[in-house]
Amino acid sequence: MCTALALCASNTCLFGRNLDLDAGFGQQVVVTPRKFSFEFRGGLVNADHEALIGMATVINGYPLYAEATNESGLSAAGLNFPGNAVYHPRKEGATNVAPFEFIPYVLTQCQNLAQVRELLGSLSVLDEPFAPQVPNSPLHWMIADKSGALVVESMADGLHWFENPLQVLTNNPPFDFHLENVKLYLNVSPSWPGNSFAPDVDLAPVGVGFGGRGLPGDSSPASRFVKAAFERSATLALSDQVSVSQFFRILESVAMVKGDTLNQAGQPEFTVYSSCCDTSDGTYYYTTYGNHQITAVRLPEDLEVDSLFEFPLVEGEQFNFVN
Ligand SMILES: C[C@H](CCC(=O)NCCS(=O)(=O)O)[C@H]1CC[C@H]2[C@@H]3[C@H](O)C[C@@H]4C[C@H](O)CC[C@]4(C)[C@H]3C[C@H](O)[C@]12C
Repeated sequence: MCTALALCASNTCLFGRNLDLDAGFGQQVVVTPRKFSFEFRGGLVNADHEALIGMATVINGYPLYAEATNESGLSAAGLNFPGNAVYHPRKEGATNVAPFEFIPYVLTQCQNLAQVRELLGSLSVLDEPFAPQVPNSPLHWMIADKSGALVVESMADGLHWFENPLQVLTNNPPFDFHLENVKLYLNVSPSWPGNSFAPDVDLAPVGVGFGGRGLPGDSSPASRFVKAAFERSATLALSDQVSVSQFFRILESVAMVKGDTLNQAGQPEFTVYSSCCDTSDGTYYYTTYGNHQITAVRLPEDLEVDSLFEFPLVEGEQFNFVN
């Protein structure tokens, strides 16, 4: 399971995610420079585009991104969508994009959500794997810039895309379910509650947090969606400034602790990494399950080159001994 989040305020714009899985997938921070040649399955070859930064595994010299951001601050993340994601045979007259190239295609063709909306009008997600031994993953995507966020779902009946005012995404069921489901939690509030229970009796809350009773705390996708959307909205209500630290705090509130969530195979799912890209300057911050220290990767100075920059993850805990 995963949770993606976009958070913009007056000072900056942040995009990132938790990646929850029972193992890593060979991920590292990867910068794709401007002259890297993408040979897309739809036929387009593009070796002159904006640079990308994000988390990817590199196979045969190709960056398979889980999420990334381009130099204009447009970002996209892929999240599991099993049982609902359906990819399609090549469609005449459509822009056919394979799922593994969805992120680089969108981020090299578009600079903002207005251009993404236009692109989605003709896009079809093509059922072609990266390689026979690297099958397609069932994904849906969140795409965001400073103006908002979209969700894209390729299903049996074609491509669906939605405006996403809550600017979070998790997993199943489809996105329209989550938009309805949050309506069940409109009573939840960050505030210290008054006594609407028996106003004629002298009753007061015994501590903080009672405005939030009913907010889910489990790891299911619907619960993480509600919790992350609430935390995001509460953050923005408190201040018109956002920070990388606060962003990681929100992600931590929906993170998985090893042992609390077993998958169908009986394996513990855990938050393999959490990421936060400052989309205003392309700095990519991350923590891993075993390393709470925030590691940061900046965009290299010379992006007018054609080979990938790969930054292996710093995985061990960094204790700051003070005596
Ligand atoms: C599994 C990851 C999503 C995390 C998640 O949602 N977990 C499952 C929870 S749940 O039970 O469905 O609720 C997804 C997100 C991005 C995916 C990767 C990216 O799409 C890039 C490539 C794409 C290739 O086709 C497959 C390997 C791969 C490297 C993918 C492996 C895996 O499917 C990733 C890492």
